[in-house]
This record gives sequence, C-alpha cells and structure tokens, in this order.
Amino acid sequence: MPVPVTARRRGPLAGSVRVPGDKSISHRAMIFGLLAIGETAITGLLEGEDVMRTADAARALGAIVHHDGPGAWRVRGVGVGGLREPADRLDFGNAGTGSRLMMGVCGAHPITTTFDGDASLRKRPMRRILDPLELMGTVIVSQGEGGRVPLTLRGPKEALPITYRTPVASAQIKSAVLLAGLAAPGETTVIEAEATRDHTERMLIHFGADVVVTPEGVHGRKIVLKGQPELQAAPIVVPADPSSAAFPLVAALIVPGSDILIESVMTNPLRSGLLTTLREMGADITIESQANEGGEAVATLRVRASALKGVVVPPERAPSMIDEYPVLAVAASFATGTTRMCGLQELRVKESDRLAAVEAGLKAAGVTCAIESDDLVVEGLGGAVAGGGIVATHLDHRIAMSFLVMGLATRKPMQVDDGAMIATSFPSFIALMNGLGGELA
Ligand SMILES: O=C(O)C1=C[C@@H](OP(=O)(O)O)[C@@H](O)[C@H](O)C1
Ligand SMILES: C=C(OP(=O)(O)O)C(=O)O
Repeated sequence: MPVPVTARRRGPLAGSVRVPGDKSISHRAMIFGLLAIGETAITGLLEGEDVMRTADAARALGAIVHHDGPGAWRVRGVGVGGLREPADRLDFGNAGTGSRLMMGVCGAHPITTTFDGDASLRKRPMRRILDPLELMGTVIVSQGEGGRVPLTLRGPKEALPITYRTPVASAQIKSAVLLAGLAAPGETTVIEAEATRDHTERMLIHFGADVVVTPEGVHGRKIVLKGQPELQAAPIVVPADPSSAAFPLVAALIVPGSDILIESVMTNPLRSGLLTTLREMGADITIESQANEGGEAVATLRVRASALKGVVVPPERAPSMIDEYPVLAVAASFATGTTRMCGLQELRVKESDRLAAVEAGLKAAGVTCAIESDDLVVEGLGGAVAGGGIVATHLDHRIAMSFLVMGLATRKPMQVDDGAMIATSFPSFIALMNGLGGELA
C-alpha cells in the first residue's frame, strides 16, 4: 500500500541530530560477520530494511545472528568456504548492494542460490556482476531477462582467481569480485579507472585478509587480494551515513534562518563529493569537531541557511557522491544561476531511473531543468521555488526524501506518492526532520 507523505514550509530548522549508521558499511558488517570465524560484534548498525534483508540472507547461509539492542548485533560466522546452501530463495527486497555483494559471496562457493527482490530490484542490471563471476567459474543456472533477478547461481568446486577491470565505476562490482576472490586460490585483482567507496577493502584488512591497494592512472586504484584467507571476527563500529546526512544538510541550507548540527558524520573522502560541491556553491558548513569511529574519520557539521550559487559538477566526482545527486538537484533549484551535474549515466540504473525521476519532480515544483546526454542541468530560482507538485517516487527512497526536503522550503507543499521505501535506508527520517522543526506528515 503506497503511503503518501507531504512536506510543508514552517519556520527555520534548529537543533542537533545524529543520522543512522552507514548503509554500505552495515551490509558489509553482516557479510564479513558471515564469512569470519568467531563472533563479530557490531554497534551502530543501520536497522533499515535493506540491511535486514542482508541479515536474513546471512542467517540462511549459516550465520547465527543476534540482535542485542538498538544498533547492537552479533554475528557468528561460518568462515570462507563454510557456507550452507540456503533452503529458499534469498529475497533482497529493494537492495542493490546486499544482492550484488552476496552474489559475489555465493557465486564462488559450491552451493546453489536463488536471488530475488522487489519490482525495483527486478529491473536493475546484474550482468555487471554475472560477467566476472562467470570468469571465476560460476554457472548461471537461470536468470531473468537480460540477466536480472530472479536468478540462480551455482558456484564451482573452487573459484578461479581473476584480474578484472570494472567496466563502470561501481563499488558493488568491485566488492562482488573481491568477495568472490576470497574463495579462490592465488591473487584476485580488481582495477578501477575511478576510485569508488573503499569499505570492502578496509573491512578485508580489518578481518585479517592480505590486501594491497595502489593508485592506478589519474583517478583509479588497483586492489590485489590474496585468496582463501581465514577471516577472523573483529568488532565493527558503524559511523553515521553521509548519504543520509545529506537530507538534513540540504534542508538546513535551503530553509531560511536554519542553523543545525549533524553529529559525527563519516567523512571518508570517497563519500564526500556532496560536501565539496555544496561548499563550492557557497554553503555555510563548518566542522565543529572531528574524531575517528571504527577506523573512519567523522566530523560534527554545523550547517546554516545559505545563499547558494550554481556550479558545474565534474564527472569524475560522481563516484564520491553518486547517491546524493537527487538532493543536490533540490539544492540547485534554490541556488542563483545554473548547476550542471556531469556524467550521471549510472543514475539511470539505481532504485529508479533517477535522472528521469528528478527531472519530473523538479518540473512538478516549477523548476526548469533538462537532461542533456548524461548531464542534469538545473536552472536555479534563487530561493523562490513554487512547489505544489506531487512526485512519483518509483520505489526509490532517495527520490522520496529529496522531494520532502524540497517541500520544507517551497511556497506550496510538496507531496510524494509513496514514502514507504524511506525505511530501506533511513527509517527515522520523518521523525528526525520533524524534530528539527520540519513539517512532514
Ligand atoms: O557499494 C556500495 O555500498 C554502494 C555502491 C553504490 O552503487 P554502485 O556500485 O552501483 O555505484 C551506491 O549507489 C550504493 O548505494 C551503495
Ligand atoms: C543506490 C542505492 O542503493 P542500492 O544500490 O544498494 O539499492 C542507494 O541507496 O541510493
């Protein structure tokens, strides 16, 4: 049942918030917990639906998963090579990350596994994962049209190590190959032309694997993993998700008079493209304090309403802010002048076609914008955005949250047709925004 949600303009936003744990790290915490020997204790886990599907899959593959309290989980793993064949298909719901990383894990083990998901996941390309897995010896027993879920994989007796150049900048492809490489003897190498988020590499090292990362070309990296390690359980502290922090951050910038604190947000440079871009636009974002949480740098950000100006966002920045473009487009609508976001082809294959969804949403709010090849061009209105539209979210949490943020600053309310998917990544979003003085209902 769709759950329409409306956002209305009220007063300035104020207060201090902490957003939930990082989604990328939370999925990986469950997966590494499964693959390690011993018990992995996790704190700060994102308890969103996507991560809960990965937890269910870890259980189905043999892990013992305990929930001790808010964000606190323990996972007793089976070790690399010790996976149990699941009795049923694994349903990953809306989650690209969970399904693709687990394809890497299962596809390299001598078990048969069926992957499925919701109507959004069933549209997303999986050939990008199946191609390298086939090189490693995985048999694709069945697949949906064009290599989509539902699909069934059977892993080889022993996976083959490969050297793989990722055809698109994608941490999910890189991670699937590295996770499969754990089960292969010898060295598995992934070469990426543009560096993407490095949480898998960091976690491999944290769990005791032998991984060497070197620069490759101007923006890229080469990652070499020694296969068949014995991964040892290790505690994981999940820092706050910068992709979730993006929503209160942009809201505070566009709602006049706002002044908020966002506590201890992860500032991994491979996730910080939005901060860089907003600062170039003139955003008043200052760092109040810095620390380290679970091996990642974190910072408490003070964000004040700002007069933004349009900028050109270069294509090489895309991997470091790939999930933040919808909410950046909202910020750009309130800026003075034009913002051009370049090289966004990957946005077409997320939970929805985000280029099309953003264009439709902005137009519904009275903002002029265009898709020019792989660029999104937004004509900023300098603060006076009409709003009043109804936005189709297409089972996409980030589209829903972005346009609700917009509605906190538009003249007329903004409605999204379905807020249900927000629970996949940020279950407390509405309460958190209302706690800052927003009006979402
Ligand atoms: O590895 C990850 O955790 C993720 C990688 C990105 O996807 P791609 O690898 O498809 O770019 C991102 O969009 C997704 O939300 C999370
Ligand atoms: C693209 C996203 O996630 P996933 O690929 O895991 O579905 C996202 O969270 O914006």
